[in-house]
Amino acid sequence: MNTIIETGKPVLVDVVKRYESTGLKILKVPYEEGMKEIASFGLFNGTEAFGSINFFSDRTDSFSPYNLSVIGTISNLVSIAVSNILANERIEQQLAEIDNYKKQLEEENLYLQGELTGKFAQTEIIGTGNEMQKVFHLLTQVSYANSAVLLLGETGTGKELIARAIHNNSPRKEKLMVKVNCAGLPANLIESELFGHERGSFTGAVERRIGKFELANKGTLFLDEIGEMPLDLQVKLLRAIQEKEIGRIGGKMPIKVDIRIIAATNRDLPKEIVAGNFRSDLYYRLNVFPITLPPLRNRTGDIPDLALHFLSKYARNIGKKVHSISNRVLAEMKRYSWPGNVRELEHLMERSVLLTEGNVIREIYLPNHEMNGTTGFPAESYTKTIDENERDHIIARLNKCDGKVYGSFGAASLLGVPVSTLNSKMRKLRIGKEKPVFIVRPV
Ligand SMILES: Nc1ncnc2c1ncn2[C@@H]1O[C@H](COP(=O)(O)OP(=O)(O)OP(=O)(O)O)[C@@H](O)[C@H]1O
Repeated sequence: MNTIIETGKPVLVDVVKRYESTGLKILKVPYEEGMKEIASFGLFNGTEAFGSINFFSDRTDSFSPYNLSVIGTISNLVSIAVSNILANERIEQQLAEIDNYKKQLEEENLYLQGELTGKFAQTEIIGTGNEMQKVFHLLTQVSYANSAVLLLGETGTGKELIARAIHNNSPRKEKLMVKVNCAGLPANLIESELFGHERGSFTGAVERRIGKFELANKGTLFLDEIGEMPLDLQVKLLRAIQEKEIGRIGGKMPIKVDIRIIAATNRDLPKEIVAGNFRSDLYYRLNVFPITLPPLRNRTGDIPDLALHFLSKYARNIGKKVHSISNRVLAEMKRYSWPGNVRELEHLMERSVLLTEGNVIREIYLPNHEMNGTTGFPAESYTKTIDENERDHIIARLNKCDGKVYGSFGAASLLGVPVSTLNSKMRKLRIGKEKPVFIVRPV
């Protein structure tokens, strides 16, 4: 074969002479079968040899120059045919790869569009107080590493925002951070969401689908609400993280993935482990670098900055000239317990901007806002005063009438009192009448 490759010419072998003198294994069978000569032709794709074709004869001198030239022509035709088949196979393989990349790009594109139009186009993190400064310190320490991060904290404290900041400050920032909401999907769909599926692998799998693990390859996978993940899937997740490979549902080959995991939860995972709802091995795998986000009521110093940040964001969005918040409102906000944390504050500011006329937010309605650390009333045992009840009742009626006090569809007629009485009560109870008033409920 080497001679054929080097010279590009056919080789004629005297089987008997060669086998008896060298004992070459390759000649054993032809020798025993009584073959006398072999004419060996190379198969070439251009100048690259990819095999040989051998013609056997049980007579000597059967490969005359004429026979050799005919066989040479046949070998050339075989070369061309086989080269074409190989080239077609290569093209098909490349097309399949291109198709794969195309699908992946389409998925990435869809994902990015969703992200851009979604809430996380905004990435500024507000927090000058000690509590948040500690979080920022941890964030800088861990971002550059490849370690798993576990974000802990109540709902709305900014876990997803911090996850994005870690990703954006990591060497993986040019790739995607892909989010999986472990609580937002039925158990039977999370597996396909995470690992993808092949076409026809289950009823409804009409197309092959790339899972979030593959989509996040070389980037970050953000597993939100990890505490809600079903136990059987926790096993598969742990295996995928440890072995750095996944299998699509219905797929035959494992797929290598290189991802960084950031998980988040508002649950107490050690408690969930004791209750048998969370696997301890997965917990230890994820809890490499825990960061706990403080609730807003423990960092009231950040409230003015956060409130102004959201105020200017929503004022800009809807083109209103609201630019500040009265001191009384700010003090009220600092006393409130914020069960929905920063998200609740954000929603409150969005509504306030919508409802405020003028440049300053002077009125804000917080649910049971007197119930705060300073009064010491726990939520369940707090009883409203007569004034508070009256205030809430009037506000509810005003809301129903779109803020209108007098006239046949006004709040006064609905409440069965003269307009002057309602006006004086509103003054006494500090209810603004120029707008539809509103009551914000915790999210
Ligand atoms: N420090 C902050 N600065 C600016 N915006 C913040 C901050 N913390 C939270 N937010 C905003 O509050 C909202 C809720 O934050 P995020 O979704 O990150 O909270 P979460 O802890 O992940 O909530 P959940 O546990 O309910 O998923 C988002 O719109 C986010 O941009």
